[in-house]
Amino acid sequence: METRSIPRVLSIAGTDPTGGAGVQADLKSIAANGGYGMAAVTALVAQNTRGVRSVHTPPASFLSEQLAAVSEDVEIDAVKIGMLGSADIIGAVREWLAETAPAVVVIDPVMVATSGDRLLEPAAEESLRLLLRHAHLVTPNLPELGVLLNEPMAEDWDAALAQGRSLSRRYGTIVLVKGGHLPGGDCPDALVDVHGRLAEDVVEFRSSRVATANTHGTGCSLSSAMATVQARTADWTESLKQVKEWLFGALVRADELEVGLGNGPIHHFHHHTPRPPAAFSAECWEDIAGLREGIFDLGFIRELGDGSLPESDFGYYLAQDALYLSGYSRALALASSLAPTAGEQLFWAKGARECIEVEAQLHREWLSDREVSCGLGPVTKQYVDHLLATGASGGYAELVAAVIPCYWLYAHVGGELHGAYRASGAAGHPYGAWLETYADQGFAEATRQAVGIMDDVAARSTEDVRQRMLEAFRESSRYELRFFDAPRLYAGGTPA
Ligand SMILES: Nc1ncnc2c1ncn2[C@@H]1O[C@H](COP(=O)(O)OP(=O)(O)OP(=O)(O)O)[C@@H](O)[C@H]1O
Ligand SMILES: Cc1ncc(CO)c(N)n1
Repeated sequence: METRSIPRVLSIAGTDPTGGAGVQADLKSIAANGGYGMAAVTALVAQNTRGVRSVHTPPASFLSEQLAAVSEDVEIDAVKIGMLGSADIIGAVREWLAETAPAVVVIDPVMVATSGDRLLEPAAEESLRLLLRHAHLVTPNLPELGVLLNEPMAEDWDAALAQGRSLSRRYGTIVLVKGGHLPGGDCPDALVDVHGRLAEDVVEFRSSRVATANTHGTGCSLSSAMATVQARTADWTESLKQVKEWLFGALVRADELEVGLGNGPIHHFHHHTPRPPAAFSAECWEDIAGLREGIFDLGFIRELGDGSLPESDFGYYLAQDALYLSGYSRALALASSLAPTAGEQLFWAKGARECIEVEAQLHREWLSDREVSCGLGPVTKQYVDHLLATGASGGYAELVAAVIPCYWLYAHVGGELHGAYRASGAAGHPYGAWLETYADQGFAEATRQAVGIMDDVAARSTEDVRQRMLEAFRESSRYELRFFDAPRLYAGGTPA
C-alpha cells in the first residue's frame, strides 16, 4: 500500500454541534493525528454532551452528491465511516465505496450514542452488516459487536475477543475490539484478524482506565485517528499503538476543556496546548491506576489493615524498610547534588536526612525487640539499584520521577489504611501503633512538595525526557508493589 505523510482523510458521518462526536470530532482527530480532514454529512443531529434531541436526515441522493463532489476532485487516502442512520444512506455509501474503492476504509458501526440514544434505525442493521464487507477495519464497541453478530453482549474480555474473531471470519475484515465498556482498571483494545494479515490473530494494547466522565466521542475519535495513521504507516499494529497513546493523553486532559454539563469531549489537541502545572503528575498517577489497585489487592496490605498479618511478615517488612531507607536516602542525596536550584537542592537534602532519622527510629522502636533476619532482600536490593542507576545514567529529571512513588504511594496507601483503621474502632489491633504513624501531616506535606517539584521539572523538560520520566515513575511504582508483596515471598527465609 502507498503511504502518504499528510493523508487526505474523508469522514462520512453525522454531526454533533457541541463538537465532541461525529464529523466535528473526526475533523479534529484527523488533524490532531497529522492528516487533512474532509467530511460528507449523513445526518444532522441536534445533540449535546447530555444526549440526542432529534435527527434530520437529508435525502440519500444528496449524500451521494456530496461524496461525488469530493471524490471527483480530491484523491482520498482513507475513509472513516460513522453514523449512517438509515438503510437508504447505507445504500448510498455502499454504492460510492464500490465505485471508488478507497485504500483505507474504517467503519465505526455507530448504533447507539454514549448517552444511550439510538443513532441507527433497527431496520437498517442488516444493511450495515452487509456494508462491513467493504471495510478494512471495523471498530465496534461491545454492545455493537454483539448486535452485529446477533448475539448477547460479551461480558468479559475473552468473550469479546471470541466475538471479534467471529466478526472477522464472517465479513473478512480486521476488527478492533474495544474494552471501554468493560468494568475494571484497564482499557484493553485489540486488533483481531483470522485471515493472517497481522503478526498474530490477536494484537492487544492495554492502557489504564482514565478516571473521567468526559468520554463523549471517544469511538468517533479513535476510528478517524486509525484511518489517518494507517494511511501514513500502512501498518495496523503500529497505527493502534500510536493512536492509543494519543487517545490516552486526550482522555487524561479531557477535564481541562470544561465543555458541557454531561459527558464532555476529549482533548484532541492536548499535545498542542501548554500543560497545566499538575498535568504530568496527573498523567503518572493515571498511568499506575492498575498498579494502585494491585497494591490494595495484596494479601499483605489487606492483612496489615485488618490485623491478621503474621508477625513474621510484619517484622520482615520493617527490617527491609529500614534497609531500603538507607539506600533511598542516598538516592535523595544524589537528587540534591544534581538539583538545578537551591530550593530543590535543600528539599532533597532534607529528605535524605529524614530517611536516616526514620531508619534509626525504626531500629530503636520497632526492630530492637524483634527477631528478624537483617539481610538485604532481593526486592529491596533491586529497588535501590533501580533508583541509583536511574540517577547515574538518566540525570536529574528521571531520578526525580523515580523517587516520587515512594513518597506518593506510601502516603496514599498509609492514608487509606489509617482511615480504615480509625473507622473500625481500632481496639486490640496488633499493628495499631504502626498505622497511627501513617497519619503524619509532615509527610503528607513533603509528598505534595515532592510531586510539585516533579511537575516543575516535567514542565521545563522535552517530551522525550518526560516520556523517560514516566517510565522511571512506572518502574518505581512496580517496585513499591513488589516491596509490599515481598514478605509473602521471602519472609520464610526462602532464598531469592
Ligand atoms: N476511561 C477511559 N480510559 C482510557 N481509555 C478509554 C476510556 N474510555 C474509553 N477508552 C478507550 O476509548 C476507545 C473507545 O472505546 P469505547 O469502547 O468506549 O468506544 P465507544 O463506545 O464506541 O465510544 P463512544 O463513547 O464514542 O460511544 C477505546 O480505545 C477505549 O479503550
Ligand atoms: C453524529 C454522532 N456519531 C456518533 C456518535 C457516538 O458517540 C454520536 N454521539 N454522534
